[in-house]
Amino acid sequence: MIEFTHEQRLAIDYPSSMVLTACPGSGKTAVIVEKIVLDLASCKEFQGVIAISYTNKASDELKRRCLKALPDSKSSFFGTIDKFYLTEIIYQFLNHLWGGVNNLQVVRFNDLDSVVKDSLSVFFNAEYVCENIDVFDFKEIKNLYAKGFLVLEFIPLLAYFILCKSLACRRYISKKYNSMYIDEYQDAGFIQHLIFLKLFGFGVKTVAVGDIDQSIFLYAGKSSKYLMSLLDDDSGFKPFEITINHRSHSSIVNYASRMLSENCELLVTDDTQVYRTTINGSQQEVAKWIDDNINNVKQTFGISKEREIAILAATNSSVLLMSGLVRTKLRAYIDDDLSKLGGDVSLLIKELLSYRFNVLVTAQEIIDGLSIKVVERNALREMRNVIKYVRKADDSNFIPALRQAVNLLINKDFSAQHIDAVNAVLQNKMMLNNYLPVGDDELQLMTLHKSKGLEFDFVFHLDLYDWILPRREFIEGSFDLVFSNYEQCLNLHYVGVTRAKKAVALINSTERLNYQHELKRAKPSQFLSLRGVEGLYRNI
Ligand SMILES: Nc1ncnc2c1ncn2[C@@H]1O[C@H](COP(=O)(O)OP(=O)(O)OP(=O)(O)O)[C@@H](O)[C@H]1O
Repeated sequence: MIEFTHEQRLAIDYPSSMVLTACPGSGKTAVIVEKIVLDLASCKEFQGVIAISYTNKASDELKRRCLKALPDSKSSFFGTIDKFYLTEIIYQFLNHLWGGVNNLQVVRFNDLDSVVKDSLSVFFNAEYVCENIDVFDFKEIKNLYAKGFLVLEFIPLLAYFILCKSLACRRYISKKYNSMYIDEYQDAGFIQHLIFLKLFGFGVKTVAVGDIDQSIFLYAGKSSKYLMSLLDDDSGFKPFEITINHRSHSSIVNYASRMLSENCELLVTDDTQVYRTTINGSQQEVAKWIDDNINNVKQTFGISKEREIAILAATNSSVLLMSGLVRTKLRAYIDDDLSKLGGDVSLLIKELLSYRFNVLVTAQEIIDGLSIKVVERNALREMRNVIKYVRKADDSNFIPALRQAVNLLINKDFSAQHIDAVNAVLQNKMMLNNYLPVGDDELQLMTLHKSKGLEFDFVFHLDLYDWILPRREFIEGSFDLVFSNYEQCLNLHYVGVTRAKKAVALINSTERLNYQHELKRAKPSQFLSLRGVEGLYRNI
């Protein structure tokens, strides 16, 4: 049981719309859970909260923690923003505006033919379209809808359009939900921000939670400027801040803070648990060094399970490389095409894959995650049976079993891309790992991006090389240092360092294999010579 700090208590007890900025490990999840539990106490059975997380994994964790504190989450929505757009707005209300369509499919813009693409190009300028939402009739998107297609890239825009045009939708949301929480607001997109403000405008209590210094998805069109705008004096959102990192050793907190702010005050600490080493050789020798030191790390830091130790790398190709080099048993993760495909069919397939490969996932959890609440007993039994068959089916019947479940649960069909993506997952151990339960004896190897929101006793932070972290741009004929996005890279490094609870090792080497497996001379990352961190680490 956590004893909340004063600053956590203030954030928990505030009853209206607010913005909470939270440093890594400051217990924001604990604060959100406590606030949701309080909100649910005053909800009727048909009401609930909207809780938006950045990933399905984070959402499952939030839901699990809420249900632990209060067994009935009433009619709450837990999920990603994309799932919210689809299940709570588009599938419920687009038919009110444009009439019903059978077998609606989500397609990608790039898979459309070029004439259709041209007619849709204006919708990529979301800011312009939203500013002029009253004059846009979305005719081109409507034509595709009439043929049974939704374009993946325009789902957020379409959700916003519906929210603006459909009184029924606005009534439904404001009657059903008494509050909306959005976590990781520093990575909010433009439309997400508009929808958040819109709900605030029609009286839903809205709570944004984030950390500007952990903004790492600028490349995907996300930006911390929306979080910053909520912090403006006249935003209407009361600001709160939780500042104590309860996760990491104080020397790690000091190192991380000084990375961002050269002169910030330091916590009192009698020990240094940030280590640095430069390995002679390339990633091959780095891998060997990790293998040689695992037992030492376990003993020194009292770690009993390898799963509490992470190896964090800058890119998917570095994860692939290290997975072939480290000899200690490990679990390596890379993104699969289902994540890239998006849409509700992909989301459900991902849940069904977890169900097939992880006995801890239950059929009821999948049913609870559906947007339509089923209460009729025979229908429920039928749903449970098709889901259970996804686990029982032998390999040759697995894809038909998945397809049958998707058909019955959300009345949708697979596309060829879904089948390709599932086959790729089944054939690629690292993609499949996203769905398998983790063994206690496995080190965790993943990208820094993927480590967001996770915590480990010990972190090996790799790829601290010039050119890689921070990423640099090659300019023909010039030796000037030009960084692609210095701040985002620094945030990524910050996320990596702050995943560690007990200690972190920052590693570089004198050579490196690049993504084409060519051996290059390697210089240390510019982040290793930040002035603020001098004296805050130990060389080993
Ligand atoms: N008041 C507190 N006292 C002691 N421990 C706390 C307190 N609040 C939170 N913690 C612990 O600190 C750790 C981090 O909390 P939590 O996972 O909620 O952090 P977070 O802010 O969501 O982290 P991040 O943003 O870095 O992912 C957890 O182990 C949690 O139990």
